[in-house]
Amino acid sequence: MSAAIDVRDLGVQFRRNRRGRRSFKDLFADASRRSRPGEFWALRDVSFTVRPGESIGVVGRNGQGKSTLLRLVAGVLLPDEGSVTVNGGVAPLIELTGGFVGDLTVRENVRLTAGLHGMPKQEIARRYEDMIAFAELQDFQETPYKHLSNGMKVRLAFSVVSQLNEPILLVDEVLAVGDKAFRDKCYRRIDELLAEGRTLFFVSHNERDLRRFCTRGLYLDKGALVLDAGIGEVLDRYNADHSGR
Ligand SMILES: Nc1ncnc2c1ncn2[C@@H]1O[C@H](COP(=O)(O)OP(=O)(O)OP(=O)(O)O)[C@@H](O)[C@H]1O
Repeated sequence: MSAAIDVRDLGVQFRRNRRGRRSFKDLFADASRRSRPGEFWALRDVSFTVRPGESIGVVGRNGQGKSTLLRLVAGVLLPDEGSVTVNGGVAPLIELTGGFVGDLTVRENVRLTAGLHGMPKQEIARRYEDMIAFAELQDFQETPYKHLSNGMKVRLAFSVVSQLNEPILLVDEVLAVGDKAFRDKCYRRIDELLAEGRTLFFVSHNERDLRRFCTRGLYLDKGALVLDAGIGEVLDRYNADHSGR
């Protein structure tokens, strides 16, 4: 069976002190001239393969490249070095506002997002009520997305993204925002998706969540993949490295 995700010698460079990533002129300069003061590798020499149905927890301190890795897998960021190959569509739950349009209503956003992920119109119509009910936004269907609270935005995003028929699900910290009752509902939904054989890529600082959902861990430190092993071993190593800090 081919890999769900194959990451080879991946490198991403950012500039610490500028807004944009890189000027137009830079794109045409050769690699040796591109490096400038303030540039750093947010990820470098990262390689791993994920099999379909695996659930991977990405572990690391703040700013070590976890979200950047998910953005690369989602295809919203391109690598400067190496490659990311993803077989099958990705349902990304990675940025609170990702994919949703502030001025459109909840109803319009559900249709737009599901449509962009290739869900046929009839299926969207059939599933719409369930998505709204799961998000508990029955009274907000005509509300512009930008007027939802942060918790409501997360509920909508989780509800829609977890209903997409994509084989790979990316989840980045969003569960931390919802209230407890909603989080429990999300956990049950993730269990269902895993039981269906979806591939999960999960970033969290919550050890219990990581142990609950993930079988394998990727430990990132300073943009390098320092350990790729069972989730228990990865968390033990992470805790040992950072205890007392
Ligand atoms: N678009 C960008 N431009 C410049 N620097 C960036 C950009 N995105 C991320 N970075 C930097 O890259 C590094 C890795 O960020 P990333 O968000 O991947 O970390 P993280 O491990 O997800 O952290 P956290 O646990 O705090 O969410 C950080 O130093 C961050 O400041």
